[in-house]
Amino acid sequence: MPNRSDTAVITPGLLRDWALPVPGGGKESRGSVLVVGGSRFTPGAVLLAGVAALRAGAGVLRLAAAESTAAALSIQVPEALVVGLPETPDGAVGGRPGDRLAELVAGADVVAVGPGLTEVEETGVLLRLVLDAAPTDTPLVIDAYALGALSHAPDLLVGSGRPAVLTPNLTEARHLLGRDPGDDLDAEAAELARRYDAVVSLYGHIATPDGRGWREESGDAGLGTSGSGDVRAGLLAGLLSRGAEPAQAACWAAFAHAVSGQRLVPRFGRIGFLARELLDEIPHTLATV
Ligand SMILES: NC(=O)C1=CN([C@@H]2O[C@H](COP(=O)(O)OP(=O)(O)OC[C@H]3O[C@@H](n4cnc5c(N)ncnc54)[C@H](O)[C@@H]3O)[C@@H](O)[C@H]2O)[C@@H](O)CC1
Ligand SMILES: Nc1ncnc2c1ncn2[C@@H]1O[C@H](COP(=O)(O)OP(=O)(O)O)[C@@H](O)[C@H]1O
Repeated sequence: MPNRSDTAVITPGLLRDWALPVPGGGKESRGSVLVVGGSRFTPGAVLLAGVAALRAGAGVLRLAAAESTAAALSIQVPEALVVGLPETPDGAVGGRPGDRLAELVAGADVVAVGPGLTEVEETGVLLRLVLDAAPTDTPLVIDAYALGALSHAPDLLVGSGRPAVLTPNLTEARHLLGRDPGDDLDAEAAELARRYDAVVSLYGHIATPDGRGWREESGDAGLGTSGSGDVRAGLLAGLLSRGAEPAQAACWAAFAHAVSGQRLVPRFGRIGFLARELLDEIPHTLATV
């Protein structure tokens, strides 16, 4: 199992040697990202993830969120096509959203599922729909409640060969591990990657199922702010959409998330900047690697 001594620190030099595909052509060449999430009370998570995907360079954005929020979301994010999903009486996204979502999933180049979802059973049904509808080579980002749902069905990705990245926070890692994470997050990320057969990005610690590992060391406390994880999941989806492979996208996203936070420190101090303020920093952060 990799530990601190054999994971590589993510530096600009490491990323320059692992350059993202060079953009060329129209928006289709940088792919379409679909974000599936957003309960009646958390549409902002989908907004943050979706805009982060565009800021990371994705060509086309589609959002699927609770239907009562779709009109407002479409005005807040005029760059996106927004599709409403059925809701439970409590405002959670219902797990049986029908053929329209399946069509969107089938047509997406990358699907990010989870930001803003709020009910683990319904999310489990939704996650299975995404896995059934997405071609097996469509990269997935699995975040937030979709990770809770995955913890109830841990074999969903195993052996599928599907490119997938899991982006747990520490609470989600606890559900996935079935215990509290220990102090060695390199080792915990590696265990999750092996167990779930997917690339894992855990608090800046990245691991692959075949035992490779990296860590991002420039992130600071200001990144621990509501919606920050949604930004990071969307950033990752945008990089996958540009053609990065999963471990590469996870390393670039961890670095870009952390450095975007650093760039806000002169204006706001170490803490107190907002997740949405990270969004505008992303393109410049990526461009200056
Ligand atoms: N702007 C917004 O609308 C924001 C929305 N957010 C979203 O709000 C939702 C709730 O986030 P919280 O941090 O309050 O979530 P909770 O504190 O309720 O749960 C944290 C995580 O634990 C897991 N979990 C919860 N119950 C579980 C169960 N019974 N079995 C297995 N796993 C379980 C889920 O994966 C969940 O993401 C998330 O989808 C998140 O994306 C937050 O990211 C903050 C910003
Ligand atoms: N104190 C910190 N130091 C370094 N990075 C942090 C810190 N707090 C949060 N982050 C980074 O921000 C990400 C999102 O923060 P977190 O609040 O855990 O996520 P979420 O929005 O998913 O609940 C983390 O995965 C981690 O990469």
